[in-house]
Amino acid sequence: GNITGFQFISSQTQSIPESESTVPEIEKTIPETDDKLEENKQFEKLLTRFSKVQLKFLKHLNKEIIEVEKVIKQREKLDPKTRQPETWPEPDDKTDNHEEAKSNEENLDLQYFPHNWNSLLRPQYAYATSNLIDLVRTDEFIYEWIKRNSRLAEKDQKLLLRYLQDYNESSGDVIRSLSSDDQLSFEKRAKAIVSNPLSSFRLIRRVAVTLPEIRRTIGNLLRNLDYLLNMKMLSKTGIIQMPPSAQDLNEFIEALLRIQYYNGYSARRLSNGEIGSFLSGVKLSSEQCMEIGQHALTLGKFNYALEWLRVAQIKQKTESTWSTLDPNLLESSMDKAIEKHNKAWDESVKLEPSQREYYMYTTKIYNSEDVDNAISSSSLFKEEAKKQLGNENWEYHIVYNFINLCSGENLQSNVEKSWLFCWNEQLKHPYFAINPMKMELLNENPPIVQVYDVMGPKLMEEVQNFSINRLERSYMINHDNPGTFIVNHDRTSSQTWIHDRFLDTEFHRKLLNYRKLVEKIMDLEVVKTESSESLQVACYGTSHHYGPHLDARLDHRVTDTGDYDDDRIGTFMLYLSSVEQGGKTAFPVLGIAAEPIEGSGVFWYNFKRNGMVDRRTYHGACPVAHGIKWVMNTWIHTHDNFLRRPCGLRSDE
Ligand SMILES: O=C(O)CCC(=O)C(=O)O
Ligand SMILES: [Fe+2]
Repeated sequence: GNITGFQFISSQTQSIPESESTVPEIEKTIPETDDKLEENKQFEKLLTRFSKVQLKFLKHLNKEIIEVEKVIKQREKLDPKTRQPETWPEPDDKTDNHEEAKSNEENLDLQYFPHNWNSLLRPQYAYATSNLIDLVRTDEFIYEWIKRNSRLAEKDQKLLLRYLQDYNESSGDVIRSLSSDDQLSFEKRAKAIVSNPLSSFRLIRRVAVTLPEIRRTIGNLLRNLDYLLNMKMLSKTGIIQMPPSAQDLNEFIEALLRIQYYNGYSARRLSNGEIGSFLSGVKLSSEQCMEIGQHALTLGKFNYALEWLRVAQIKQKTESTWSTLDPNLLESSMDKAIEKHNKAWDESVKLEPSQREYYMYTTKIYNSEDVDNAISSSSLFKEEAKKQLGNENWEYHIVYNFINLCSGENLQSNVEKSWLFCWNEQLKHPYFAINPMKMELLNENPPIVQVYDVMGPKLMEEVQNFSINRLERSYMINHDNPGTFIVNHDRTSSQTWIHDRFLDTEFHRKLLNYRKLVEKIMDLEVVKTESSESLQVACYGTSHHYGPHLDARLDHRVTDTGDYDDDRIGTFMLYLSSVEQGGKTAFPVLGIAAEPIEGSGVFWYNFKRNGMVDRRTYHGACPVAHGIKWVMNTWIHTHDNFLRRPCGLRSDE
């Protein structure tokens, strides 16, 4: 049987203790935590199907895993002051058992290695930051293994070096930009790599494309690595995780295009490592730019297809000889993109302006140089939308002003700005007399307020650690089919809920105190069970966003049956982290955006005093461009609070 890919398993792996110099029994490495019991059972069942020869081989693989992991561990243990990040320890010849592995390999009946785990679980590399962090761990393993074994490839060594070089130019570069202390911690390395959309793209691409390319030429050598990856993961957790595929890469290309679209980044700057004003050393090659352009074309995003292919052309001219780009392919891709763009342009121009295709240029393109000065159609929509600022009816202008805000504009008029101020809140509650809250008015009517230093760094970290293994893909209420939920591209974050608000653990007690503080700041009932929802924690990795929406569930709080329905009267949204670029909370009707600043919260009412939903509070989360954004929502409900917030003097207030 052929192994065409490897399968591996999600993290939470305890690494094998450094002191363990003998080969451990495979069974011993099975984790014993309760929540893994079911998976362990399955793994044990798998083991009973191996013959003695097979088990011997598996033990050999296990030994090699330990050797490679030792190298990775050594990296972490080096004295930070003397450490040279680019030159990691050279492999020790004596530990190389390749020949032995080869002979054992022949005796192994491959049928027991499940080839296709797809039906079990497909990790969401483009949507789940934790899956991407798992991939960083695997990538480090592959890197060290190739380094140890590269000379075995003889004439095909160059092929293996491609993997190493790609690693060094992307993940390696990110790691070298960290402080020497942070370089030694896997957590810090992984966080920095997955925060960066460019190193994330290259990480997924390396494992999804470069590794299989190598496998096609020198499959025999890599087969051993495939076994190792299988074993390493199988023996540690039992959660089976698929490696990234072309589909994951395409999903991540969509993610890159989303960052570009909402944040207004040009392909040229992005490919040179400029993520907004964050300057990353990670760049994209002409070949990688071409791939992005090709996929953009498949998606019908014609202007992005042309823009990326054009960048690929320009880069190709200056790229050194190791470039693997096929110039003929690039040329034909460009021709195809121009043709498709112009065809769509002809179709589009027949339509009403508001119906027109917006992923194109305002003029036709006749040769690739035209792309340099072309204007995208969406920029016209963006300008049009500004004229409709303040219009609270759901239309295209809400989405385009959302994009305007995400690209860094502030659309408030000078008069509106003149109403804004900051203050130390001392009066709302006696508690604030000794501990005033730092408040900033972001918008006057309706009031949107940002309050600073609401939670300290330690508790924020605890909330993140509590949540990270509980995250699931965010969903939304399906308005077409009440009572059901949907997952789509409008909301790509992950989330979890912290229930049990009165649970008597130190962690839950701290969060109860946090609720009490929110109660004082908002001057609303928050603590009682019916007064507010469980705390919702959401995590946005790079590219993840949440399109403009209202937090209130109902347009009218009086239902068809005449009942007065409960709803979210107010939102208190806490930022549990800061991000380097993107990730603002934008209010497209009001023309403002709040900056994610860790420890600060933003709050507002979702209803007017007359009981109607306040549609001026449309808001959304801009895609994170660089960083990992964490927020915690407290949604405060109407029932316990309607006496707290009396009607105004006018019926439309
Ligand atoms: O994360 C943000 O900036 C906004 C989140 C939000 O609007 C929500 O979760 O309802
Ligand atoms: Fe919201």
